[in-house]
Amino acid sequence: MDIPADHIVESVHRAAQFVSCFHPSDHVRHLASAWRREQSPAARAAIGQILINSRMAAYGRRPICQDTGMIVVFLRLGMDSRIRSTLPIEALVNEGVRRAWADERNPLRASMVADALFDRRNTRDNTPATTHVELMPGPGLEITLSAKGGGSENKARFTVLNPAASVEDWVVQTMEGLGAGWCPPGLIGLGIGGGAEMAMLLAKQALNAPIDMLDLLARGPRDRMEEFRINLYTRINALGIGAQGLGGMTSVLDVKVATTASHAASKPVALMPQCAANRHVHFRLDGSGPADFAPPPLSDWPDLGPEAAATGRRVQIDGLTRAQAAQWQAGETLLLSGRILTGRDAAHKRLAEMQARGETFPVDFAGRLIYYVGPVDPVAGEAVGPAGPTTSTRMDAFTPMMLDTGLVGMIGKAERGPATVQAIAQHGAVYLAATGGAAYLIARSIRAARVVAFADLGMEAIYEMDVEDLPVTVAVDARGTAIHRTGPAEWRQRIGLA
Ligand SMILES: O=C(O)C[C@H](O)C(=O)O
Repeated sequence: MDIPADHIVESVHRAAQFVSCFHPSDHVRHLASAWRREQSPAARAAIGQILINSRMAAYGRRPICQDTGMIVVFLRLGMDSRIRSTLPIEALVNEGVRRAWADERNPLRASMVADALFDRRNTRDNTPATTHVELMPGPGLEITLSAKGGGSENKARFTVLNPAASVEDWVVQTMEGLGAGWCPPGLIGLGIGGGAEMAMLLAKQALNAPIDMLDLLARGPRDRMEEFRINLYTRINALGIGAQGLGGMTSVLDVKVATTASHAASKPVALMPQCAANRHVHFRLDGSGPADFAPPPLSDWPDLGPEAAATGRRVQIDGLTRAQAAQWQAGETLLLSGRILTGRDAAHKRLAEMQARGETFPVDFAGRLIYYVGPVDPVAGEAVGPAGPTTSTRMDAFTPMMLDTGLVGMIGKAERGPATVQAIAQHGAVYLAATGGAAYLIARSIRAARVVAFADLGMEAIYEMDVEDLPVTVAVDARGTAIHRTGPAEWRQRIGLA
């Protein structure tokens, strides 16, 4: 059985487009159950936003998350089949990615930079993908495609334990120190065994397995592996990290595990988090044509009712002063209206280089809020495409420089380091958290967006955005109270007492 090259290219295009808009239904089911059970108001509100966002993305056929991901493709080629192509298989996959990213009906965000070490220049078409090929007996080509967000990929961890050491303990300890940059609630994939590279690969593959923790919990474990997964699920959730690290009952929806043999001297363990934007699809090509993907019915998404709508104190941010922002309390929800600036990794790095050369910044940050975001380009009718927050922790090193400009505050996701929290308090500034994984919903609050500096950085340029009722939580207030510290501590204790 021959498989024409274009079947692969077109299937990758369609699959990448499909996963950008549709959460797998097992993910939605587990998320909805977590929302129903959640008793932490902040975490419940965040899960509610992620669920509403998910439904809106499916309905609007727009990306679930502004980080439309790094494409990872696992191909299993039947040894009775032949791929009719003069190009390497990686080139076919990359061409599919290029087509997906250039699709005008739903443009995606180009997030890949080449090379990673020096130039870090955006490739503008999201290539290259990561392609893994295996051979299997029989005919056909099995493909699993996932779009992996950078924030969760950054939290991949690896160790080689002594053979007698407890994997469970290592995973729980690692999760405790992982922070919220991976956008919980999500999944944890574990790869155990092999050498270093095999363990990592297994962990990533494990994330593509169906989510079935609710079924396991309902019927009880049937074997040692199910018992191991339930123990980990229970112990990780008992840490109280909660949605977005705000403190709550669900940090992981499931723990997926893949194992293989290992050397007698070692027990390699790879831990791979999957963020709230869990995106993957599996399909098979048999030479009869490119794969087709049927959108799931909208009835897959629960109706959360008016309870899930963001409420909070309305705040006008034009002309904002630090004295006004100092009135905001950690944990409070605000609905921001007015003009914000944006900037993320590359823009901050460039600003730091300008400062080192004694140059004036192209934008005045005094009295402003900066939003750490790299949005998706808009389609007709949108001011901006999906535009959720990126991980603020990466901007910590630049924060003293930014606070010295007179900046009032920052908007992003996940915790800030202790030195940054201290710097925020010393300046009487604030840090506000938006919900990671609610990018399309957040974009509905953005009425206009224009690039004001560093246009060559693409999605990493500095924009000015007009926002109306942008929902944020005060994550570090002007006194240095940090909810990413207090929230998990409180919920860990509550869960422990339950
Ligand atoms: O790149 C982004 O927009 C987000 C990133 O995936 C992150 O979670 O920090």
